[in-house]
Amino acid sequence: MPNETVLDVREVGKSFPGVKALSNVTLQVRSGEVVSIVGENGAGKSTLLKILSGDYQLDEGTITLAGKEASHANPLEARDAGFRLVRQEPEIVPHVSVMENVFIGEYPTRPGGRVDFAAMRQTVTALMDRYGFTGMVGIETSGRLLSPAQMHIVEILRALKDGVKVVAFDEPTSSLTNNETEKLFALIATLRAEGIGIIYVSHRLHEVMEISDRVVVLKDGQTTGDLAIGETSEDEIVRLMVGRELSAHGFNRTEVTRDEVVLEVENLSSRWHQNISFSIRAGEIVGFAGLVGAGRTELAKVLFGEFPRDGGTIKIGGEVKTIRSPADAIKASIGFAPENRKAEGLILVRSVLENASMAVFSSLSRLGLLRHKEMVSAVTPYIRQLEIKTPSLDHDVGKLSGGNQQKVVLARWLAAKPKLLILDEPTRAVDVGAKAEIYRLIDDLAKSGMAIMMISSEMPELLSMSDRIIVMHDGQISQPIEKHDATEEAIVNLALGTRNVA
Ligand SMILES: Nc1ncnc2c1ncn2[C@@H]1O[C@H](COP(=O)(O)OP(=O)(O)OP(=O)(O)O)[C@@H](O)[C@H]1O
Repeated sequence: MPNETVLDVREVGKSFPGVKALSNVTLQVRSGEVVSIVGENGAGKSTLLKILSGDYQLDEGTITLAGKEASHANPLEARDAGFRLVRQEPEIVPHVSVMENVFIGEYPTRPGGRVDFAAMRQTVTALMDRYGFTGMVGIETSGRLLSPAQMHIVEILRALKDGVKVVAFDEPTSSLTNNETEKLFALIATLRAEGIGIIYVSHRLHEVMEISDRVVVLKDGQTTGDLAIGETSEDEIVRLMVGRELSAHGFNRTEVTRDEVVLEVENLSSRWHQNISFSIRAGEIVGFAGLVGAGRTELAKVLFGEFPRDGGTIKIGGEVKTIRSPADAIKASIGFAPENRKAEGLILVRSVLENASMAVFSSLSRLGLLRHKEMVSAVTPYIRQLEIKTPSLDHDVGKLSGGNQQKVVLARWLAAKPKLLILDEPTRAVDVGAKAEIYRLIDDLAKSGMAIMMISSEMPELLSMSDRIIVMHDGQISQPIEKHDATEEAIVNLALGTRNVA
């Protein structure tokens, strides 16, 4: 049972130039309590976490941690006081081992100053044992060999290493499989039992309902709800987040039948794939299911010319295309919205307008020659429809919230209207309101004749949006499953390899 308040946030305010990111935010976390923070893209969740972690300074209000004033001046102070943030994209040093990564910047030393590797090994082994990570990652494994889930484990071990009082998880499950998510929930249960206060930030409301004691809703930088989980519902949370009724589940696509094949892949092979053949017709959405690491993102990147192809052909509209680079792919009328949009899709120091127009006008160097007006009219409808929160079109993309950055990359490809659009996790990190809007936009694009390849790890999204589903396992693909034959069970079995893929 939760007991004393371990974190007390009172009337916190924070402004950036032209943006009031937080205003009057108040919330408490008791020891042994899981408090989720939810809110639309740009609501202020990350800003709050960054104030708690000492990355940002607050402008107004107070924070008390374990009874002590804690408006942390820097990340080290926050750490010493017992606040830990498990980041979504952990920084991992590639050329050192897991145990060194856990201790990075604070290696234990022996008298005389030499690094005490034995102490490090002992601590990390004990932590893995205590929190159920034994066997999931080798402590001597080099940082560069870690999967996203293993990087996440390193980040968690860093947080739990010593003296933790409150730990905050920022969208922890977005790159985890179902099985890994269950393990994370078991870990959170252990931390709860140890009396640690837990903050959980997620757009996945079913997870929030499953693991929280309380949920705090932020809207436009203000707290609009603080509810005990047993006394609320997903619908109520959504209403407080977006300020209107919204059906959070499912999307009914309009059926379209077309014959014209847009994409034809024949016997494609690469470092990650063997002999892959499939096609996508105009107006069709083909969902790609599979576990993290099955080779789906790599397939998208091979098709888009980012990763090399060893053999096979790619045809668009019946013509064989030579695709050796993204520029070739764009010329062949292929668009690609990557999963990791922040790192791969955007030029952070350029404006929202430039980033969103980039594919319409095919090269950034030509943008200077274009009239501002043309760019604005090409992208504005999508910026509106996706409800991208930005003070202006000329605002640097790097200053938007994570979810809004993701939407800018989507807007770019929606505006460019390629013949084939490849979407990798199109609704990752996007809030529930925008999610429904993105489904509607994808449906509209398909209706207009675009062929869509949609990689997704969200089963409801795959099942409701796809006309056919292809499951990848270990670099190979299954026969496409028609919409009316697709079941969650069949997909999971193929993805796990418990049924034969080929
Ligand atoms: N470094 C910054 N400079 C300027 N404005 C910023 C900065 N960081 C955040 N903001 C602004 O503060 C507001 C809140 O952003 P924040 O990143 O906290 O939202 P969020 O709730 O985490 O959103 P998401 O779900 O999209 O991650 C947004 O309007 C954003 O544009």
